[in-house]
Amino acid sequence: MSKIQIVFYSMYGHIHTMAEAVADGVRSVGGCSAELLQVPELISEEVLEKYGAKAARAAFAHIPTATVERLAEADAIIFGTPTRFGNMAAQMRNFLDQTGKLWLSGGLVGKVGSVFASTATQHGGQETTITSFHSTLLHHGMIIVGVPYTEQRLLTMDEISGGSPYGATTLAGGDGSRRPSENELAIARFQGAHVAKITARLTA
Ligand SMILES: Cc1cc2nc3c(=O)[nH]c(=O)nc-3n(C[C@H](O)[C@H](O)[C@H](O)COP(=O)(O)O)c2cc1C
Repeated sequence: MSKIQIVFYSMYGHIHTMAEAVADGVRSVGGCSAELLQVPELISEEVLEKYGAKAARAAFAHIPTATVERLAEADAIIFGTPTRFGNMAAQMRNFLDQTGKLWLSGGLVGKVGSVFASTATQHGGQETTITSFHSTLLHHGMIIVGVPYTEQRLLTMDEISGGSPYGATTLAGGDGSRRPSENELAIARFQGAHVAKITARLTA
């Protein structure tokens, strides 16, 4: 059984929805398990309330907290983060910055790593968020997997859609009211299944 962790941060729920789709994709591949985990929040309850994120976060409060120790149990880790100024969110950065000991022991070397993301706007940094995230995964010796163009939904032109060869993405809209579209969720499921198939081959 290949164990795949989906480690995410989400403030308003878009990345959580994408993470569930990624997990569905993983589970569609025989012999692969998916576990959703969220990195710890750094923002106070008071500020979350002020920014209207408290209710959204309550919807996935049941998802267990990721721990650095448990990362090494996974055969593959698929990370999800909203964009912050074209980079990963600080909550994710903070979590990864606690992996020094794991890095030193080579605990993630040879494991599959993959990233999906969310932005408010179409050109707000989805690709920079994912590719800059890849640097950390490469330092850990992970094998990076994206979304190849055999996933034809990447070519969609008849609607506004996220999705890139670097990883699945969604567009939240300036006020966060847009939810992940069916095309974006399908690409997220593809990414989960693609990572699972490659991981199963590597761990056979
Ligand atoms: C401090 C901050 C910085 C942000 N920076 C960007 C950005 O550079 N580009 C962009 O399109 N959206 C940006 N956003 C919007 C978030 O990426 C958006 O709220 C997020 O993708 C929604 O995902 P979530 O519901 O999982 O939190 C920013 C939001 C915040 C709070």
